[in-house]
Amino acid sequence: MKTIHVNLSADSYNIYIGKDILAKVGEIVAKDKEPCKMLLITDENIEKIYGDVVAESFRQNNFDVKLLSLPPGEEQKNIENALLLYDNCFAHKLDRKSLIVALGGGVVGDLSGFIAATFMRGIPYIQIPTSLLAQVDSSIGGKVAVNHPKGKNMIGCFYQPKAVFIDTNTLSSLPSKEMVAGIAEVIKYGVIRDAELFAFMEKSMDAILQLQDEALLKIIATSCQIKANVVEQDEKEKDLRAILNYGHTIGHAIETVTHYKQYRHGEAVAIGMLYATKIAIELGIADTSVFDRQLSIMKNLGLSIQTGLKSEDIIKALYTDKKTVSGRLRFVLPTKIGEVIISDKVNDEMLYRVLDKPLLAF
Ligand SMILES: O=C(O)C(=O)C[C@@H](O)[C@H](O)[C@H](O)COP(=O)(O)O
Repeated sequence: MKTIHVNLSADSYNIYIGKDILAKVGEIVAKDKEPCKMLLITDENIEKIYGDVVAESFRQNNFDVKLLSLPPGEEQKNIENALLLYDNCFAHKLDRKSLIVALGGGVVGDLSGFIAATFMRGIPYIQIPTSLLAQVDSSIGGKVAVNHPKGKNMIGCFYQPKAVFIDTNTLSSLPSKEMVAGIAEVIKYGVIRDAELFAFMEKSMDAILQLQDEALLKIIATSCQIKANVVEQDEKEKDLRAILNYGHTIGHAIETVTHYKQYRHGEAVAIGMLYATKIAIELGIADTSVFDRQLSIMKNLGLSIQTGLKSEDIIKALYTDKKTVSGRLRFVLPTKIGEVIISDKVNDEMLYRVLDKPLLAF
């Protein structure tokens, strides 16, 4: 098992990555935590496959587990489900020493973390991400939230988990479209910080899609390490952390305009990365190879890269982005593979120019 430490003073924690971890989680947690009441939150699909093994692993270590599952899907990450989960915290008599465990993808992780952050002003929680996207991104760094009809993740806070357990075996039950959506976030890490990771993706995609152990460990551990480094330097997104939002400015707008129903998060981010690169090319800070290399991986993955959405609707939604300051949009733009800048030089006229053209027509 590989361990990556996220160093955040009193809020530090470990990310454990390996195979066959799920059945051992209870035992590992019990080394540092007295048995207590615990709410295990998952979704209906994940419950069927991994609910029992995880619940049992905690029960065998004397945790008093209540398991609760929600329907799957991004549209479930809402305030109504947060209220339902609070009701369950009361019903199971959780107190400040109790534990919330999130078992599932990004929706379960973000929502459960939000409940943990706010119930009784904060109780401990653990992330057990089962999708690639949650393993490389959303389970780490403590961004917890629910969506609002006006914008993605608009109601939330920063609240770090006590530990993250990544069992790469769970990827074998992940639908291929979810796997591909998760790979989009790994492409993101390559573009923002690691040209070598990006080159590895270009040459090893077959091994990744075949879930070969070495390739999976490489992309997951490298992504987690990059994220840990960035979060350690800027936990609350005062500046540097915004680079993790590459592709998300337009990605989130696409998700908002389509009411979180049409695109997986990673699919929207992939489109957002290509548009951000087009903007960088318009501004003269990147050359076309930066676009072509990303496009080539995305085509290889079968990612759909056209939206058919109105530029006007996307641009309107962009203004609720959390990086916007005093009404000025801030975009994360690549200068080359492995390096990005944050720019406030992108205006509506340029956005129309870029968004009005289908991505493949460039
Ligand atoms: O951890 C971060 O910081 C990120 O921006 C990572 C993103 O990939 C992730 O989707 C995040 O939840 C988006 O954050 P938001 O603040 O733009 O809602």
